[in-house]
Amino acid sequence: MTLSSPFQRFSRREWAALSADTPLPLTDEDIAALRGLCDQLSLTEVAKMYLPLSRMLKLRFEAGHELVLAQNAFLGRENDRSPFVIAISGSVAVGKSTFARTLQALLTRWPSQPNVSLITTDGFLYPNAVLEERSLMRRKGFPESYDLPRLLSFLHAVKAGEGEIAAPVYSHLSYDVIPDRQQVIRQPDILIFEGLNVLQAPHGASVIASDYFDFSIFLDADKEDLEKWYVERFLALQRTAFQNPSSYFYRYRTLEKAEAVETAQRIWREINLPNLMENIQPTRQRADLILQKGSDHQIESVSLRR
Ligand SMILES: Nc1ncnc2c1ncn2[C@@H]1O[C@H](COP(=O)(O)OP(=O)(O)O)[C@@H](O)[C@H]1O
Ligand SMILES: CC(C)(COP(=O)(O)O)[C@@H](O)C(=O)NCCC(=O)O
Repeated sequence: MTLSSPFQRFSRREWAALSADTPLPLTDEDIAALRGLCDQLSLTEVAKMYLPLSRMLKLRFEAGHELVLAQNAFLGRENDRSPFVIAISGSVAVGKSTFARTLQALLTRWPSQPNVSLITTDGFLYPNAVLEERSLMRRKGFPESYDLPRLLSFLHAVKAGEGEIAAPVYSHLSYDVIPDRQQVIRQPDILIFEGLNVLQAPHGASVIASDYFDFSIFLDADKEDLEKWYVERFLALQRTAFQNPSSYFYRYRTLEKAEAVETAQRIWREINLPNLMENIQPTRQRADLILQKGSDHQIESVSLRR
């Protein structure tokens, strides 16, 4: 028996048509501020592909709010505040950070001007000292490299509507969790929770991260493109961040281009690609929305859970 897909698929053109006449709330300066390294995220792409998503999320956010109000009225309960949680997943270098920052900027510009916080799961990696002790330094990003109980208790506190919640912070410069640094969120209307592991469900777990999500998005792209973007980002970082003596990769700053490409490809093939194949790609079907990117980073198709 063949099962029919739980997703409905939209071509780029079909999805773009959903932006209708919504005015673009971002200026060129806003977009420029959002760009990551060597990023060509254009206003056209935002208007065509990100705006319909923002509109749809607004519908879901508002309908979810109405539902909670109706249920509370039925139960005779106070209106508790609980953020609407949007999860973003996908491979290393697929563009999660860029996407999450753009989405945050768009949602913040809804007429109701919601308070939108963004948390990345790399803060929940174990510090390098712990990873070294457990021989996990070459398994960074794999499930066992994250403090999952801490991540789940963060999400639990968010959904329980706690007033102030602290999340640990990771530095790509030091390649480590920053000791004594925290990002505090204070009852946002919306939380964007971004990381390669957010849709993972460890075998036998009684609670998983997605129990706390209102909507989840998986960014997808071909493996060849991902490797290319990873290497390009590595080369861009070599010219910038790696030049900083406090960079973990300072020793790579003087590599010739060919050596730098080889180094990046080795890290990709030994760590990030196996993690993608074993632990990230299998979670794709759990998302509510899958965005398929082409080699130019443009969203080529959109699959929405029915
Ligand atoms: N929409 C986009 N258009 C062009 N380049 C992009 C886009 N999204 C990401 N990139 C680039 O691809 C690389 C990976 O993106 P990043 O957001 O850092 O990925 P991740 O957070 O998934 O590791 C970066 O060099 C970034 O500038
Ligand atoms: C910290 C990460 C696991 C997180 O990846 P992200 O979700 O930020 O793309 C990743 O950036 C990483 O460090 N991977 C290990 C191999 C490497 O240095 O690329």
